[in-house]
Amino acid sequence: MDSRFYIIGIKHCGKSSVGNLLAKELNINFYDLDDIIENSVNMDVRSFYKTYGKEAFQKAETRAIKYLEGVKHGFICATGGGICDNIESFEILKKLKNSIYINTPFDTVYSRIIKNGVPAFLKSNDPKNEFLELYKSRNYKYKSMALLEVSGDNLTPQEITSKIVEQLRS
Ligand SMILES: Nc1ncnc2c1ncn2[C@@H]1O[C@H](COP(=O)(O)OP(=O)(O)OP(=O)(O)O)[C@@H](O)[C@H]1O
Ligand SMILES: O=C(O)C1=C[C@@H](O)[C@@H](O)[C@H](O)C1
Ligand SMILES: [Mg+2]
Repeated sequence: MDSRFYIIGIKHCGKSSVGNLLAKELNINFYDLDDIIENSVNMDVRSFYKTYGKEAFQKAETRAIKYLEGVKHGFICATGGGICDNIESFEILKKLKNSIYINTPFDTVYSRIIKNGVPAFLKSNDPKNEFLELYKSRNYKYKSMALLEVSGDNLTPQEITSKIVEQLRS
């Protein structure tokens, strides 16, 4: 089994929670793409996105993906929710065919997100509808780049992790 997997899915679907558990289960390293970006730009991603905009953020994101291509050992990497809208990163991950999509219902993720305030990438005065449009358009992009898809509906991170391991081993 090639143990280099990217966890994809909309913001707060559970990528980091599941990614950490999956890495432990497979005994490999865990990376968070947003953390790699933060280290490279010396700023938290939210502030970087707000200050420099989408294009600069996506360039930094692709640099982080390319950095991981050079890593020789196995790993699990939780990506940012916007990776599917970054054409260059999307093409790289699509070719690698090792992305795992956590598909969590809209209402569940929206209520998790809004607890911490409106994220930087939602700009309108109707963030719920703006996020719904984003959710719908991203859903099919994640599906098109995924090696496998698991539902995150009403399951704990450990249950989702077990389902992924089961599918990877089948
Ligand atoms: N399966 C789950 N059941 C209940 N709560 C969850 C589940 N997965 C994640 N959460 C909660 O949702 C929030 C976001 O989780 P997490 O950071 O794992 O998501 P993420 O997809 O990595 O988010 P981001 O896109 O912002 O990096 C956290 O508060 C976490 O505890
Ligand atoms: O969903 C998104 O567009 C994003 C999610 C975050 O994790 C960051 O990667 C960034 O703020 C973009
Ligand atoms: Mg995360």
